[in-house]
Parts: sequence; structure tokens; C-alpha cells
Amino acid sequence: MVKAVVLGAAGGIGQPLSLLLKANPLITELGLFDIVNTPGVAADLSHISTPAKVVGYLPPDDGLKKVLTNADVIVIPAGVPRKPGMTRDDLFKINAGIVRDLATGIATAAPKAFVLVISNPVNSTVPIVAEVLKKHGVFDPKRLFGVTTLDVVRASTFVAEILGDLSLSKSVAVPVVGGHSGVTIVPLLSQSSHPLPANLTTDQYEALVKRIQFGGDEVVKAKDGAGSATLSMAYAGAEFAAKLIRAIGGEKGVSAPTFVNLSADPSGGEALKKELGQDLDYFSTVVELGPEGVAKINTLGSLTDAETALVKAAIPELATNIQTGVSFIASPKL
Ligand SMILES: NC(=O)C1=CN([C@@H]2O[C@H](COP(=O)(O)OP(=O)(O)OC[C@H]3O[C@@H](n4cnc5c(N)ncnc54)[C@H](O)[C@@H]3O)[C@@H](O)[C@H]2O)C=CC1
Ligand SMILES: O=C([O-])CC(=O)C(=O)O
Repeated sequence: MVKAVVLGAAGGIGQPLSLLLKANPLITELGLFDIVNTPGVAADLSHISTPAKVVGYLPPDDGLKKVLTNADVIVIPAGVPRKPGMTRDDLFKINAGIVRDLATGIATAAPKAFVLVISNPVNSTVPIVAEVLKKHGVFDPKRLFGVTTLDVVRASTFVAEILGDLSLSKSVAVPVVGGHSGVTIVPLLSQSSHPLPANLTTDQYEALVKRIQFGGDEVVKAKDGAGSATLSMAYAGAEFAAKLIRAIGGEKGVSAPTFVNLSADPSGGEALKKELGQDLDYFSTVVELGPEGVAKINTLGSLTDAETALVKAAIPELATNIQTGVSFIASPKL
């Protein structure tokens, strides 16, 4: 029995994500919450012939508390998306408060749930959730995840394109580490399951790295004011949620890159910090998942000089983003 909940379920990501979760046979209950339209989305999804019972809630009548009650896995795509010319950090002003309020609901109604944060800027919203849960004395770092799967999905697709065979994209696995914005997105292409062509030039390599780092901009530009990635994000979010659900159900050998608090696995976290040469509290890296959530935080392993430089370039921005999130809860008037 797994109850999954989507907060922000009526949005551009929320609706297709809810559809994909409804299609997951391991989910037996699907709770949808948004400030608008969830009764309609829930009625629509409820006609699909899969096991999950779907219920939609709105803020009146304690809707947030009701949707969160007995939740096992909570996915949060609530908040505003980018328009051309904006960075993910520009979303902080609005999304920080939305995420804080939803996290407050989680702290009281579902303190033991696994929480998957999609709302941008992920590098800051994940620390916000953690700080709220800490304030309520219910923070378990093993249960909080920043969803960076879209970077991994993009890396797989773009590498398969370069290899000239899109049918490989499902099996191409590239660890993408760091965070989820611009230079904090670090693809470790030397560790790709499918090596890049030997004759790839430095320019081509650098263009590939940039495309993975700024893939979100490609979609923002193409949507021309109508938002950012929604369908590919829904796919990525459902993939990560499905992995986690399999791992908490006891399946062994499940792992994925995700943005976590490094205290979730103190020995792995310390080893990673040592490798980074930096005392960061959060980092996205390959995480082994288990019944409690984070089972093991993996270090980065052997890197090329180019990858070492990318990791180094990611650290200052990541540290600032994390601090911005932490300070927002320490001084919420920011
Ligand atoms: N982590 C990642 O890789 C990605 C993250 N995103 C982020 O996901 C977020 C959502 O994007 P879209 O779905 O395109 O936006 P959207 O505007 O289409 O949908 C957002 C939904 O959140 C709802 N919402 C707003 N305040 C709420 C509250 N207090 N409680 C519950 N629901 C609330 C809105 O009513 C709306 O339905 C954005 O912040 C975007 O930047 C987008 C793509 C990738
Ligand atoms: O680019 C954005 O704003 C949305 C996002 O996080 C992505 O597509 O990776």
C-alpha cells in the first residue's frame, strides 16, 4: 500500500506527473492538492483503470492536512516557472514561501513521509524544506530529495543523439552531480555507461556539457513565455518516484543521482565532502536507495581534469544557493 501525494497537482508538471503516478501499479492511493482545479483533475484521472484511488483537495476545509494524512511519498511541483530572461534564482521570491508553507503542512501532517522537491530553485528549496522540518523537530535527512532526474534524462538523451541512436537513450546512464541550475549541473560524461565517440572534439564535448547544463533554457526559449519544461519533468519525476517506491518496498540495487543533505549517510557524506574539499551540507550525487530512503551516498569516483574543473566551478554558486534557502527560514522576511 503506497499513498503518493502531489502538491501543485493542477499545474503544467503536476497534471502529467499525476497521470504517470496513476499509471504506476505500485501506488494504491493518489492525493492531489493545488490551490485550483484538483477536483477536476482527480475526477478525470479516477476513470483510468489502474489501482490507485484518486482524490483531489483544495485549501479550504483543511485540504492540505487531509491530502497529507497517511502520505508515504510526497512530490512537490508547486510554484511559478521561468519565463525567458529569468534564472531559476529569480523564482525564489515567490517559490520560497510556497515551499515553506507546504513543508510546514508536511511537518505536522506527514512527518515521516518521503519528500521529493521539484519546485525551483531546487538548490535552495530543498534546504528550505529541511529547515522547516528541523524547526518542527522531525527532519530525517534520509527522507528528503531534490529531484535532479531531468538533468540525468537530458544527459542520456543528448548522449544517445551524439551516438546516433536514440533507441539507446533509455539505457544510457550518465551520473549528473552538483545541483540543479546552470553551472551547478555537472555531467560526469567520462562515467557514461556508453562512452562518447573517441573522435569527439573538445569543442563538441564542451557544447554537450553546456547543453546538459542549460537544457532548461532551451525549453523556456521554445515555450516563449508559456513556462518551462513540464512534460519531460513529469516523466523524470515519475521515474524518480518509481525508483524510490521500489526501494522502500525492499528492492535491492536501486540508485539514482539526487540532491540530498549529506548527513543522510554520515560516512558517505563526509567522504564526499573530503573529495570536494568543501564543507557543503547538500550535493547531488549518486545515492543508493533503500527502505529508509537514502541508504548510501556515493563519492564522485575518478574524474577527468575537465570534470574536476566543472565540479570546482559549481561549488561557490551551490554554497550561496544553499545558504539562501537556509537563511530564508532563519529570517523569513528576506
Ligand atoms: N526540478 C526540476 O528539474 C524542474 C523544476 N521545475 C519547477 O517546477 C515548478 C512548477 O512548474 P510548472 O508546473 O511548469 O508551473 P505551473 O505554474 O504550470 O504549475 C504550478 C502549480 O503550482 C500551483 N501552486 C501555486 N501555489 C501553490 C500552493 N501554495 N500550494 C499548492 N499548489 C500551488 C499552481 O496553482 C499551479 O497549478 C516551477 O518552480 C519550475 O521552475 C520545472 C522543471 C524542471
Ligand atoms: O529551466 C527551468 O526553469 C526548469 C527546469 O528546472 C529545467 O527544465 O531543468
